[in-house]
Amino acid sequence: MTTRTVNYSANALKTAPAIRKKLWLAAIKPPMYSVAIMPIMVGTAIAIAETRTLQAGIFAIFVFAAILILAWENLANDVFDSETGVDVNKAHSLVNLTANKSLIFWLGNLCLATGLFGIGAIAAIQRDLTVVGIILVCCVLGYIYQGPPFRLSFQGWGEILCFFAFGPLAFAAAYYSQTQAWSGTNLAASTIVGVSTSLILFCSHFHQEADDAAVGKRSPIVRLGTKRAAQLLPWLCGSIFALTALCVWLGVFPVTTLLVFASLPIALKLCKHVGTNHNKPEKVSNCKFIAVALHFWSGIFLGLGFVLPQLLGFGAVLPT
Ligand SMILES: C/C(=C\COP(=O)(O)OP(=O)(O)O)CCC[C@H](C)CCC[C@H](C)CCCC(C)C
Ligand SMILES: O=C(O)C1=CC(=O)c2ccccc2C1=O
Repeated sequence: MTTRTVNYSANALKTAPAIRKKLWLAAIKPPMYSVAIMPIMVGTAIAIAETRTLQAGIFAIFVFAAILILAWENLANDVFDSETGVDVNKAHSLVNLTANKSLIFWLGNLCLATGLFGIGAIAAIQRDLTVVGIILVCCVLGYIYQGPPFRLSFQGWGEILCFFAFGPLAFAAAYYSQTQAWSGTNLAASTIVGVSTSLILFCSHFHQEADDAAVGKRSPIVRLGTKRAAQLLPWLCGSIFALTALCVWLGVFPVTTLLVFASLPIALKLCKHVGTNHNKPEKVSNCKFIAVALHFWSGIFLGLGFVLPQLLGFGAVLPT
């Protein structure tokens, strides 16, 4: 690893404990872990709706493993970003907070190894390596997003990689871990959660436009400019609701999945906030958390929409 000299340690040690606590929380990003859990939850909900069985042990191992794999992704992100200069103004980078890149690097690797061990356990229980293969592809996407020599985030590919990792791939793995089969309904649902996850990454780049541009990171916000990116946002948010309505209309989803529309006010809040503040970094910086809320609630309502007919004792669980 090459080291670019970014030394926050002296300042960080002097920082007041309350501020340090806030920085640590921002560095660990607890709300972000819902992005790892959601594909497993919704993919499993669809498997329950279609097969009327739940393999609770496999579900629990998968959730635990997904959290650890996302922890690796985030720890590795702080390590790799410390080498490019893109995190030079990021006080809540774990590398900047600890001033110990090697510790964060190995902690990340430990999370990855433990997470993959969990996925391996699922494969051993099922005597089938399919889930391991799919999750390894997710990890490769996670690596090429940020690691050398690829660093595809610098070319603005992050949102596309994110869509496939947290959408079709993670959903396929979650559904397959429950059923050892594939499902078109699951694939359709994966596109909705894939879009809402990529939306988080898209929103996280608004306030970083200047820093990113300065080090040559051409995120979609740098490429489009904040104004055009803000104008694109309603279309991206709208696709979550349009895809859900289309799948219900086509008979791929049960009508109860229209519950997703209960998250429409969060989408409107996000578009309004970004529309007004897209070029004010200090104001727009919280839009990522509105996007996390949209992802969380639209995902919960989507998953609930699949199992609700069964919970309410309706006849057919999915349209025939
Ligand atoms: C680390 C990620 C974003 C941070 O991006 P950025 O460097 O711009 O942000 P900071 O300024 O905060 O440093 C997320 C990247 C996601 C990646 C494209 C795909 C990750 C795949 C996961 C490893 C897959 C996990 C699947 C799980 C459900 C089993
Ligand atoms: O730190 C971040 O900004 C993100 C971390 C992360 O793990 C993630 C995962 C999926 C979509 C977006 C993001 C982030 O934005």
